[in-house]
Amino acid sequence: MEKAVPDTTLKSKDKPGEAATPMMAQYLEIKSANPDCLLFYRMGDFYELFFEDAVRASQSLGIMLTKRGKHRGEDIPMCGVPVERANDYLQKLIALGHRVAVCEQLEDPAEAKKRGSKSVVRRDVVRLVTPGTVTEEVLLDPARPNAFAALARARGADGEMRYGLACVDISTGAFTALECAEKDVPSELARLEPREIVLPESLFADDHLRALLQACGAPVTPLGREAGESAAERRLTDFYGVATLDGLGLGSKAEILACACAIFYVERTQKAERPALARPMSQRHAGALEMDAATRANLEISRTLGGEREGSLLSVVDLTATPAGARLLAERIGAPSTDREEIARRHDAAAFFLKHPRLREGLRNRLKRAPDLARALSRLSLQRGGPRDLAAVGLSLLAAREIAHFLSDAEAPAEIAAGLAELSAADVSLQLKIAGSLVEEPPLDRRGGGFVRAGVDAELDEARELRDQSRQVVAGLQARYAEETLIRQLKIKHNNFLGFFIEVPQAQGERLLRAPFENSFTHRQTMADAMRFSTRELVELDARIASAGDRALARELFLFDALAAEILAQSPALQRLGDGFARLDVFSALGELAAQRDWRRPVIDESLDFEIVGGRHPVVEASLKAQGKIFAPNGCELSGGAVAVVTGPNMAGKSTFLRQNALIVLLAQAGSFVPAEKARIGIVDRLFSRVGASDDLARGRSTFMVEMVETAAILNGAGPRALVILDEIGRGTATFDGLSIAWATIEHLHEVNRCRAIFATHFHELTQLTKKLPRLVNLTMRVADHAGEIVFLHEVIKGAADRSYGVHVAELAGLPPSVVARAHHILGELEAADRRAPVEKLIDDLPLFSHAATAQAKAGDPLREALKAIDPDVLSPREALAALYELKMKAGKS
Ligand SMILES: Nc1ncnc2c1ncn2[C@@H]1O[C@H](COP(=O)(O)OP(=O)(O)OP(=O)(O)O)[C@@H](O)[C@H]1O
Repeated sequence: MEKAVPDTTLKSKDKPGEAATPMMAQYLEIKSANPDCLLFYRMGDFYELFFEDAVRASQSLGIMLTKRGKHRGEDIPMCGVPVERANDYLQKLIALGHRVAVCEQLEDPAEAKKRGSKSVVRRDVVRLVTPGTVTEEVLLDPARPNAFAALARARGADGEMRYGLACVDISTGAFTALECAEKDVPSELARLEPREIVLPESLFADDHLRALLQACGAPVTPLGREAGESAAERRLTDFYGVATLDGLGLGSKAEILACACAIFYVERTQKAERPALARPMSQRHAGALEMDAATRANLEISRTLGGEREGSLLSVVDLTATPAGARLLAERIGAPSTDREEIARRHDAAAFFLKHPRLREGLRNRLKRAPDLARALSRLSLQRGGPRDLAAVGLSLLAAREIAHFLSDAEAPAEIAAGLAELSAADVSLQLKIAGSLVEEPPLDRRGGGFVRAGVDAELDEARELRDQSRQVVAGLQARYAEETLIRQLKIKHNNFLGFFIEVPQAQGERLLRAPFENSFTHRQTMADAMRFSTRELVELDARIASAGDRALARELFLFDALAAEILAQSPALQRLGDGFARLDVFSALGELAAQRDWRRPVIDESLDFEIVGGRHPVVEASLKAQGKIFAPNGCELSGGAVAVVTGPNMAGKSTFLRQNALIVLLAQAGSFVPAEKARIGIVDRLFSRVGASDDLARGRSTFMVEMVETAAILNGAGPRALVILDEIGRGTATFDGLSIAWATIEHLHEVNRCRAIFATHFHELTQLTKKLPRLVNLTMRVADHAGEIVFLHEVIKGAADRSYGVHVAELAGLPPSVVARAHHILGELEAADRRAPVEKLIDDLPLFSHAATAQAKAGDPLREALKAIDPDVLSPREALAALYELKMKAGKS
């Protein structure tokens, strides 16, 4: 990402301050405390960057690199960004994975001067801006959480190493924690999709772990020793102001360490400000369907394999009306429930909104007008909020009341009633106060003032009146001076340097330097075509206006803080209100989805069945529809742990069929209706989805080795409640290797895992396995052959494909006719040879995958076990001899 840059970093022998100007000494000291960040060093209206930071930032931002003074005899590279536009630049830098330390001036330059003419303005870093901790609206994607994850490691009660994973979204205050084994860390991270991962230095030093984390795609940052274990508990109790950790409900040491590490990072990045973080919620018993990182990627849930949101499952099923609703829906689809009752309650809620279109529409229209409460609250708690955030709270309270009233007569099911109860608790007096205090359309930034309504505060009104009256006086003065001097073009203007001044064209200006004007008009500046003057009256007026303006602004900022404090005192209730909005949004959006697309309510039970009638792939269907084409629905029956082997030509729709069944499970258990005429699903607790290596290779993502590692994870991990989708596993190697692996995999799924599975393959030989495996079914894609013209009907039927049509697809793809003809010929020869020595015969000859052998493999070899149990360091010579005899005896038996 970064190009090589000249080595202008601080050398260790560069003691801060050595042979540097006082300002550079200050810079070097602050920079050495923040070596891993680009330092935005405030100088007046600019943030300046120096040395290597300047080189990197100028490259990343495409801004000019200049120089300022010398350090150790060399020019100091410098670039700068205007404070007003800092957010735009920050956005770019964050997107590129940079971290930025924002260093502000902490006093007025005039104050510094009082300490002596050489003193430097006091400065310090007030905040670190990093990808996982931003809160500003322009830096955030409204529909996605913006979280960072903190990882820690501790030995569990059973002596095994366990990992704690804490996830904090400062922009909404959400905080969750969980404990897992190392092997599950990547899948949990894939679910959480953090923008950044932090961990103690000791873990960062573990090469294996670091590689595992870096594969997740988010930047990984080690934290200093202070983030370590020693102060973990105190850090948490201090942050939440509680005496002990008991009330926080964090179960394990690993979770506690991870949460403490997260708090450390929050404090480190936010400095003096304290965000309103919810208490960490342990997800131990959350009961979510497990999916590993490869499955998530493969099912293209939140992003396509190419990394785009467009074309992902979420992009076609997200009809939510608010950003908070979009975030909650993404969370639910990313972690569907395995609790039958909870799923049923969610379906009840979606069904209610499907049945009542008027209520659904009315609610959605009102939600669309409600602002993003969680993010506004978070900015206010970090002192980063503006007048619009105050207004957002007021509008949210108003919307809550309106919605509660609108739905008050409806006989809503439990989940909706719970959301409504949160909304009806909205504080009317706070809402009225906010609405009464702010102007109709308040500005984004509070620093310019102008957001408090007239009539709210007598002191503010008075200061404003003085300021505004004086402005009228300025207008009067301008008219008078113009008349007195007979200069029609005379104007009174204002800038930060001169304050108010009189400007006249150059030619006329000369006159003001002479009698009778030279005593009353004082010359200030000569420009290319104008001259500037002031008068005593104007200077006095300037001071009066400035002080009235300052007083008005100070008073407004005071009122802002008072209102913000009043709001923050209610933040737990307001956060619940935000949750209520998000839940109602998700339910009504799911109702809308079911209505728009004719989706049906699935039946979820405790069986091991799987029965889909007329199922569709939501994304492929949507894209076909956009082209005016129709999706051919397909059913799927895997009840009682059946394994379906799907054969059929390329491009006939196998992959689509496989994935649509996985997506239907995912949607159903997330609480949505599904794209099918009918669906009955015995709860799935783990979902696996894999594509053979060569498909992925095209995208440069995978190798055969990765495919095998992933297949191993499935065969070792899938229990009876799992659903396994395997798309052409084994095709990334030589035919016989691939066939053998595919064959053994199917047998293992059927005999050992005994889970529901769909296996698409090009190895037609495998369809013969039904002879031996009773729960195996063969499915194929129907192909119509109209007088030599082959048409793929995309219809899944029982049976095996009689041929693969690969050569036909090659012809469609435009291979030269001579190559196609030659391929037909070779195919004929090969098929004839195969008839002489068919692989199918092997199916009859080879014994079935032995369950007993698996059991033995799992139990291990007794000789090896006995050997492992011996500790030679503690054996006497006699005991050693006895052990040797025993081993010999065991060897004789096995
Ligand atoms: N049920 C369906 N109804 C209509 N069109 C479909 C259906 N399923 C798939 N298609 C169309 O066929 C195209 C190919 O589908 P898919 O990628 O699933 O085929 P495949 O058999 O897995 O091919 P390959 O073996 O080459 O990967 C899709 O992009 C889609 O346009």
